[in-house]
Amino acid sequence: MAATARPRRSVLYMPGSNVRALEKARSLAADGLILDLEDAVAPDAKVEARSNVVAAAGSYGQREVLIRVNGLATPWGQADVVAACASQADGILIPKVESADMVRQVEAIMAANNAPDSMKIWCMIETPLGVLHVEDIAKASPRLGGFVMGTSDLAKDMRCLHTTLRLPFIAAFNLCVMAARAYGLAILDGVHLDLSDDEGFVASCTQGRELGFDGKTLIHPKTIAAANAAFGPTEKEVAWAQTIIAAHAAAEQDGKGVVVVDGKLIENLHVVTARQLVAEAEAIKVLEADLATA
Ligand SMILES: CC(C)(COP(=O)(O)OP(=O)(O)OC[C@H]1O[C@@H](n2cnc3c(N)ncnc32)[C@H](O)[C@@H]1OP(=O)(O)O)[C@@H](O)C(=O)NCCC(=O)NCCSC(=O)C[C@H](O)C(=O)O
Ligand SMILES: [Mg+2]
Repeated sequence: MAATARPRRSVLYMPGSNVRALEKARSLAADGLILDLEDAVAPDAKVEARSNVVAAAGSYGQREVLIRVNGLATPWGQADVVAACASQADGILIPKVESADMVRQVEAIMAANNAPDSMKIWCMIETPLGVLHVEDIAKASPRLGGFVMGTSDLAKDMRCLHTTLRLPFIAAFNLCVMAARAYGLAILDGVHLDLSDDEGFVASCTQGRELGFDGKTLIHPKTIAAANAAFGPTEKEVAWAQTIIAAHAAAEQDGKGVVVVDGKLIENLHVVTARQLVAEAEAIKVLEADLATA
């Protein structure tokens, strides 16, 4: 599956200490999973959680699996990265990244521990310094795979409020999406903490898609379907994409670079977006078929 078309509509966190959640995730329709060793795991459970996630990481079929390690400055971070290198995870997610150097330290540990070339580094952007340095972070390593917004930590450090429209985060969201797109990285929106607020959850997904995120990070399985619906292309969007791809190809055959379809001007740039959308829809079908056979 091409990295660019990899579905990331819904990416579910689960504590590495929760064996039932790690098992349950095998049957859940999330596009990706974050097996957490950091904030969701109590200090006394960190070592056991590490062996749980390393054992589980290869058991989720084609879904993308990230292991969120503890920071390197903690007593567990270094050993988490070393253990993750030997797992079948697709990537290592570093919390609270604030500089390119923090990425390079993890990159060096991965190289020293023979992590496969395909194993990516993902960064949580969740502090003011992380946001301010996001472009440096984006180009820190060829192993970079993407960013995850950590809006809970960011709100704490910014001393801002979690509001319905999320206006306090908009500048950070825009900067991080720009950096991700400029350097060909994926980017996921932060979590919605109020599990009783279905309407607010859907609104934040709609906003996240409008802002350019690939998908949303989640804390509970009951939110997976709504995230998949909000971030996935609709049948109508796929049909429109196929129509304009065909119409533009026909126009090119006639030596034209533009065409009008249903009153709308279609140029090559629209075809590029349409092709991405069709590729994503196809990748979703492949992933859903894989889940159905799990
Ligand atoms: C929030 C929870 C603690 C709730 O757990 P629970 O009380 O067990 O929920 P339910 O009884 O409603 O669960 C129903 C079934 O679903 C399974 N389940 C629940 N949550 C998950 C999950 N995350 N992954 C997989 N499976 C899950 C239960 O086992 C039940 O199944 P069954 O046994 O068949 O009945 C819990 O949802 C939870 O722990 N969520 C994840 C919390 C977490 O990981 N937090 C850290 C990441 S968020 C973060 O750090 C943000 C970021 O860093 C920032 O700064 O913004
Ligand atoms: Mg956090």
